[in-house]
Amino acid sequence: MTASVNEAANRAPSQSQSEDQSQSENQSSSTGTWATERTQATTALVAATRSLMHAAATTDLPVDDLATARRAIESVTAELSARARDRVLRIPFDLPAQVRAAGPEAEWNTYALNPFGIPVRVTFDDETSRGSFVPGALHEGPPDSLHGGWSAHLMDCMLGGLVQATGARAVTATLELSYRHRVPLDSEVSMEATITRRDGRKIFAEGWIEHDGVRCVEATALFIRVDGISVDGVAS
Ligand SMILES: CCCCC/C=C\C/C=C\C/C=C\C/C=C\CCCC(=O)SCCNC(=O)CCNC(=O)[C@H](O)C(C)(C)COP(=O)(O)OP(=O)(O)OC[C@H]1O[C@@H](n2cnc3c(N)ncnc32)[C@H](O)[C@@H]1OP(=O)(O)O
Repeated sequence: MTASVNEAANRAPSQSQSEDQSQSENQSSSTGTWATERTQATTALVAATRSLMHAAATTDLPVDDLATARRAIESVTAELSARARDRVLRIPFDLPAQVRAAGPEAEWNTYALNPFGIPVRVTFDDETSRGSFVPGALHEGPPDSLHGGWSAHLMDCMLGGLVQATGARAVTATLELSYRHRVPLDSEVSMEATITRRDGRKIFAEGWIEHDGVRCVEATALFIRVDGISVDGVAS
């Protein structure tokens, strides 16, 4: 796979890019072709839903307009629920590894298929992962600051995604965070993760969230390999 093929197929739109969904290329993996018409369309729907979540939580329209909007949303929800799966669409287990193999320019766009997770564009370089995103109003904890739970989510994804990208089937056993400075909203933060040590089934990793050159959050984690353990719906 080339970086360009991967980038095209794995491109998840940000909130402002939700209309840009002309991609129809398929992405092959050892677990099958995953970037089907359905995953492409779901990616666009999920991006639009994220924008809706932001708009719903921040709108300052008159109260009567809110009831009208709510009815419209309820109508779409009923339409979508008419035929539903139990789970969100899953990415192939080896997608991060494919992106890593495609080189440091290739991007893994996390949470393209699940509006609840924070979407991050992740790149891999050997045993390091890098990513960035702009926390917004939906991620607020302390006033004008990122909620610490979202920081943990981001660090688990950066560190865990890196471990997964190296080909290891592993789960997080411990994740420890130091919140050194608040992470401001509406401004890009960068993240990095690196594998520091391996010891049998154990993989140790560390990472951080940085804003404007200041390391705001530091994380260390232990992952335990679970190779060979069969999990329904997950390639072993
Ligand atoms: C299940 C497979 C899933 C794989 C992932 C698949 C697909 C993912 C696809 C897409 C995902 C998209 C994005 C991915 C991004 C991020 C990834 C997020 C990762 C997570 O978000 S994942 C969820 C949270 N995570 C859990 O849900 C784990 C629950 N838990 C367990 O499943 C067990 O607890 C386990 C397996 C951890 C251990 O159980 P076990 O029985 O296999 O291990 P055992 O007892 O033999 O220990 C062996 C050695 O590890 C040491 N050890 C064990 N646990 C320790 C601990 N907590 N602290 C310190 N040391 C520990 C022992 O002390 C011993 O050390 P020693 O050998 O030196 O004595």
